[in-house]
Amino acid sequence: MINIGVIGAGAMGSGIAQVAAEAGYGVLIFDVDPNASEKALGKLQKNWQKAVDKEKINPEEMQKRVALVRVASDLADLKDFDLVIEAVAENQEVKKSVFSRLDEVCTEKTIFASNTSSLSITEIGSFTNRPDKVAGMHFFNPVPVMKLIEIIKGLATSEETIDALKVVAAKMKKVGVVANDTPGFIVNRLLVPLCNEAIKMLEAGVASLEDIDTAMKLGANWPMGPFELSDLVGLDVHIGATAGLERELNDSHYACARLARQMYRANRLGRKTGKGFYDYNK
Ligand SMILES: NC(=O)c1ccc[n+]([C@@H]2O[C@H](COP(=O)([O-])OP(=O)(O)OC[C@H]3O[C@@H](n4cnc5c(N)ncnc54)[C@H](O)[C@@H]3O)[C@@H](O)[C@H]2O)c1
Repeated sequence: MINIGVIGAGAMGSGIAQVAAEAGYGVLIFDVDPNASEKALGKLQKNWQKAVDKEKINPEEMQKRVALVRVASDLADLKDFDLVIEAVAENQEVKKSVFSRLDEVCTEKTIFASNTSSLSITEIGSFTNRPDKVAGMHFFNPVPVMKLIEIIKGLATSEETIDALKVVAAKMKKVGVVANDTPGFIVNRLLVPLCNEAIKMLEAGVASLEDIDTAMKLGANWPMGPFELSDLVGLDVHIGATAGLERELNDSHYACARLARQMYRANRLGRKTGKGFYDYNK
């Protein structure tokens, strides 16, 4: 595998493009918004310049990386690519339009991966005529820092596709874990209910939020407590994630804590609105 297309140049797409170039792949970025692609290129150069300034890489290595990344003006530019990783908005209709067009323009060999956090990989595969070559590649934010990639196997995904993505993950110096196409995959299936349970414990008066956070940091070695994490992720995302688990697993045990819905109504979403469980305006 020598080249990777990245669709969507936002928070995740730009990070994926960065680690792909650092692994030595030729990278083509496509975004419906050309400004987003240019912004992503600028961000990559800035990150690599910082690495040069800190003497982590030499200027030649930076130039090599910069030369590997280009911007595509049309999805058809990805025709002969080995792998295309999609990181557009978390909306199945948008993903459907991207994958059906990719399926038309790409040669048979191209593998498609989606960075979706919650949508069905099996369904994404059904938007194409190559469901065996469609899988999930779930990166974590910020991509250059986080070591994990969840590789998601849809109902029709072949072992060859999973094996090829494991190789890509390793070349990106990440650790790939494989999960079947199930709600929340591995990390969010565990983390979302844990944070939800912490909110329910607060509602029930078990302990203060500060003490629950401290307990998980010092007792379970979490780098941040469940309330700090919920504020970072955002209560809007938490509500969507619990609703997805409840619906797909058909189990009311996953239902969102009432307090989280109340906070959403008050626009206390966490860091993004300045106030969540903690106040960030102080
Ligand atoms: N942000 C996270 O923490 C995170 C973590 C893991 C996975 N994800 C998933 O990654 C994906 C992208 O998330 P993000 O946070 O980078 O979003 P973002 O909003 O930062 O970026 C999305 C980009 O996609 C572009 N786009 C929209 N429709 C497009 C189309 N039809 N063709 C090409 N480009 C299009 C937008 O212009 C935008 O630049 C989502 O599926 C999300 O669930 C996000």
